[in-house]
Amino acid sequence: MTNLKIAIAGPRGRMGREAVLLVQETEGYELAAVLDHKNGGGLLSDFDGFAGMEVPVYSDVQLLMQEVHPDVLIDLTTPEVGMLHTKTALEHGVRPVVGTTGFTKEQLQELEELCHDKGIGCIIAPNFALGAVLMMKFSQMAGRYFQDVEIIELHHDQKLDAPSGTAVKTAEMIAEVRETKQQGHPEEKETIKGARGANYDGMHIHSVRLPGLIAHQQVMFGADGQTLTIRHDSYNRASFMSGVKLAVDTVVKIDTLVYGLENIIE
Ligand SMILES: NC(=O)C1=CN([C@@H]2O[C@H](COP(=O)(O)OP(=O)(O)OC[C@H]3O[C@@H](n4cnc5c(N)ncnc54)[C@H](OP(=O)(O)O)[C@@H]3O)[C@@H](O)[C@H]2O)C=CC1
Ligand SMILES: O=C(O)C1=N[C@H](C(=O)O)C[C@H](O)C1
Repeated sequence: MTNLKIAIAGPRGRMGREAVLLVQETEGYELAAVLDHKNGGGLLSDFDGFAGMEVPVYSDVQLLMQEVHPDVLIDLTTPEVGMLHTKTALEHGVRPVVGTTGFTKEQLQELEELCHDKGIGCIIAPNFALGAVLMMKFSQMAGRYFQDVEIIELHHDQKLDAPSGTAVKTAEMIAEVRETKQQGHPEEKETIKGARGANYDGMHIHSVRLPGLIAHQQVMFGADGQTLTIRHDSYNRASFMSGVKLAVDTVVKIDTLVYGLENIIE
């Protein structure tokens, strides 16, 4: 059997480095190229922490797709360029696995249509940690019974997007089953702007950013005389890698866009 040729966008990033290790260590995977906007032309081994990795580095996504034509592109960059990378991959018949967060509903729709036109799969996972996926599913279950919910996501202070992709996905999943309600007192007023967080369909989302944190989320439900708290913690970025592997193994077998690992873990 031939190896699965994989390219990684953002290899020097916090997640990208873990993904490089995953691909290097997985039997049947081959790291065919990496995409690095600052360092096209050399080899991955030129950078700190990648000794012995003689993998070509591209700075141009088009060129990478044309010359390498990998089976899968794993994108772990930023929402601005992640969209361009994902679209370019699909246009070249390359299947994207996207961990990058911050895509809009319209962008997801556009990618879904592109997958349909090309007849190939793409997986966009706001959170690859299987425990986090379960936390979202359990929260959705609870949302059937509790209308009042506050989502508190906590991340390291280098994170660019707020709220996190996980918090947005959690709110979307709860909204699918929860009867819409504007929470809190109808005459509630913020004396400091932002005190009640972001509002999604009447639910509130609070984003905490602190050095020392990695990725954490707590979903709190309240009803008369009781609260229910569902919490997940990622203490390192290796926690995301089994989900990345599941997504890579799955994306080569599907021909549609999948948004969220909860759609493939059953
Ligand atoms: N789905 C999941 O489970 C998870 C998703 N994430 C998401 O993954 C993404 C990356 O996170 P993280 O690794 O922490 O972030 P980092 O900032 O550590 O890494 C991002 C990488 O993208 C690179 N990059 C920036 N701009 C470009 C560009 N124009 N073209 C190509 N590469 C570029 C950066 O390079 P440089 O620094 O040189 O600019 C950097 O190497 C984020 O969107 C984050 O929310 C994170 C953790 C888990
Ligand atoms: O930037 C991060 O670190 C993370 N981003 C993802 C998100 O926005 O939900 C996943 C995880 O929470 C870590």
